[in-house]
Amino acid sequence: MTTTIQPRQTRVFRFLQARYADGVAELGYAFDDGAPMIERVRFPAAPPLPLARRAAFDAALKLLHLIAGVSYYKAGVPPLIEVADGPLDDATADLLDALYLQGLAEFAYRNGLDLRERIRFPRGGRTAPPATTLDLPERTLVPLGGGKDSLVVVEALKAIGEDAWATWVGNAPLIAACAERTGLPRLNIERELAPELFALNQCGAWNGHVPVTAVNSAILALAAILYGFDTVAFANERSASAATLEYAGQAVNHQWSKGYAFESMFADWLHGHVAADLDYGSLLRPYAELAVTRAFARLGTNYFDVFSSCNRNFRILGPRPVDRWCGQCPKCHFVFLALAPFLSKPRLLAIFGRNLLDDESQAAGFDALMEYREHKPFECVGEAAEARAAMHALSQRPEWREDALVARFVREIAPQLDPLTLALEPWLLPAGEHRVPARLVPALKVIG
Ligand SMILES: CC(=O)N[C@H]1[C@@H](OP(=O)(O)OP(=O)(O)OC[C@H]2O[C@@H](n3ccc(=O)[nH]c3=O)[C@H](O)[C@@H]2O)O[C@H](CO)[C@@H](O)[C@@H]1O[C@H](C)C(=O)N[C@@H](C)C(=O)N[C@@H](CCC(=O)O)C(=O)O
Ligand SMILES: Nc1ncnc2c1ncn2[C@@H]1O[C@H](COP(=O)(O)OP(=O)(O)OP(=O)(O)O)[C@@H](O)[C@H]1O
Repeated sequence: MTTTIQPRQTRVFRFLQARYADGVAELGYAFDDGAPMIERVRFPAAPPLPLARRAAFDAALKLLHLIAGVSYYKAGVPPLIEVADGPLDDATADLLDALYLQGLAEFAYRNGLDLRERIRFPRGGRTAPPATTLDLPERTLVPLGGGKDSLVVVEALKAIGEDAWATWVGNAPLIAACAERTGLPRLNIERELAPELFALNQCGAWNGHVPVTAVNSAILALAAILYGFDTVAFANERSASAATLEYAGQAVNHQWSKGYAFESMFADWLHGHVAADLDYGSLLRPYAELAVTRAFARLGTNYFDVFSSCNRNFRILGPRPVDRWCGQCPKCHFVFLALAPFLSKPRLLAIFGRNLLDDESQAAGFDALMEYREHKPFECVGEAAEARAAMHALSQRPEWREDALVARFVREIAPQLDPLTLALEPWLLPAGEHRVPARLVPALKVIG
């Protein structure tokens, strides 16, 4: 394509064709009459597709095409959306409208855009008959993100003897190292963004956060049909459903596609359009972040020297931290704070290589986690009340209470808080709805 296109002045975003052959899915997009941008997803050692699964595969491929388009759509956010295959049935249009609007809410807020009048997928297409059961093999794909959450899921599924495979999208060496450490069979799916997107970024495209968990979910649903798995078990905690902030009457949640609303819509769509026996859900849904860090402290010892939750490790283009934890970002702050009540102090300091809570220069970062003078950061962190409860717990422990930021909490912040809201224990209890399939429910007991 010519790089003379001005992405912010485009009129229409077009979904071109999606194709699959020999283990490679090609997803085509364009602005106006510009040249196609092709994203490629590569499935290693892809088996031939059984005839009985072909319709399911086509439906899952179509959904992946529609969902992965969010990375390209956001570059221009033009007022029109066109789909080459014609209008979508209402359930599909509802899912896509919700995903683009809510999943791009942070992007819109930070760029000062209002997408409510723009995001309208073409609807009114024929509704296909409900998907049937495909007799998919009883086994589970466990997506890994390199961090603690998915490793808790791995260990919980191992404990109940589930036939689980560690899978990940992209080429992050850190995730590959975690996957190897699980001892499970591994499936690494490659994803290659269209290079034109980076060129658009260079010439003034809109840029910002995209609901990447939705993209990974759609890739894994397609993989489940291709390789034969009846379950995809994500590791999205209860806290992910909480909004980062409210703006102009709209909730803005950095983690929207990790939340329960997306999980429910996506899982129902798969049941209705792909296969009645393909289950998608999060095994961590009943748990707050602090319950997950407690579980990781107990179940994750095998991974302490390989895992990292610091998202800077997962950049495609930008620099990555030399030693896994940058120590400066909200994820590093939160994971340090949330693990501290459950690990011995020397162990935690060995993981991070430093004591973030004894460093005055990090005060603003921890304040934001507790929503003290700042709003919660746009990152995958727990609720502010959880962060305050963790800090309060540390302030009660001799080995922590002298550290600079814990002492500052006691001095400056705690006196403004209702002590009744600072208990750690309520955060450790499972609560709320979940969609964990019956076969995996015993794994919940392993987590806590
Ligand atoms: C790793 C990371 O956090 N990347 C975000 C960052 O990207 P950056 O520009 O610093 O570098 P790259 O990651 O190399 O990306 C280069 C550009 O490519 C585009 N892009 C990338 C991946 C993709 O799926 N779609 C894309 O369009 C984009 O234009 C990049 O600039 O900042 C970007 C802008 O704010 C973010 O979009 C990048 O976020 C990645 C998509 C990403 O993988 N982020 C996850 C770590 C993440 O945020 N996970 C959430 C899940 C929330 C959810 O609802 O899904 C979380 O952990 O909370
Ligand atoms: N590259 C990826 N491939 C497949 N799944 C991924 C990838 N990155 C993240 N995920 C999945 O998305 C979900 C949310 O990611 P998240 O970063 O919260 O989890 P995590 O890396 O396991 O833990 P942590 O919160 O410590 O970072 C998890 O189920 C995770 O496994």
